[in-house]
Amino acid sequence: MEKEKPIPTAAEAVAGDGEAYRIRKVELADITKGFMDLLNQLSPSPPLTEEAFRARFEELAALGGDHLVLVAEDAATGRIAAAGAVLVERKFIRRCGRVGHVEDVVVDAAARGRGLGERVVRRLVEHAEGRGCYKVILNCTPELTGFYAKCGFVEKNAGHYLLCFHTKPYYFILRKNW
Ligand SMILES: CC(=O)SCCNC(=O)CCNC(=O)[C@H](O)C(C)(C)COP(=O)(O)OP(=O)(O)OC[C@H]1O[C@@H](n2cnc3c(N)ncnc32)[C@H](O)[C@@H]1OP(=O)(O)O
Repeated sequence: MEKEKPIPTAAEAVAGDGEAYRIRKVELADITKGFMDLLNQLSPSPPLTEEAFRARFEELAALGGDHLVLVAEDAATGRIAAAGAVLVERKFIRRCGRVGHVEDVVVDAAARGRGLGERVVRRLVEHAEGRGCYKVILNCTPELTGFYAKCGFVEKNAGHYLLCFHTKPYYFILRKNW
């Protein structure tokens, strides 16, 4: 099993590595740094009260490393420029194997095309690998297959069934080289 690489908190990330973006765990204060505005670019949703944000934050924090939300903070502005999440599913099959599910990847429109999305996804995958996952899966729309291919994923065409409450069709991508 891979060894889990620690994800820095905001305090640790600020230690200054000269990078334009600091990738770290989401923190409560991120509600004031444009985190929800960023997620709104992924899926329009009504604004959250601080109380609702805190309640969800605490719920997720209780899951520890099995539910990681990463953000990339712009070192110059302090705003959240990208985010992504990975959930670790614990199975009975595959000798009680674990599977990582990548979700809610988004880069601020003004920061796209600079490799930030790929950095976030690779960090999420690394986390899943570090927690012993034998594969990582995700769903995305057809136009994103090129992006996820750059992140090391390959498309899996067959055997995908989805009951979705949205009308948009989704493709299924599986990283199968593990
Ligand atoms: C599981 C999910 O969450 S699916 C939802 C994904 N999120 C969204 O659709 C929200 C809106 N879109 C975005 O936030 C961004 O465009 C993202 C996250 C898809 C990509 O983020 P970016 O930071 O712009 O991508 P990044 O610059 O890291 O691109 C890495 C590579 O993928 C390529 N790439 C990026 N987007 C695409 C695309 N749509 N199609 C093909 N290739 C792409 C880039 O050209 C780059 O290739 P290169 O290394 O040869 O230059």
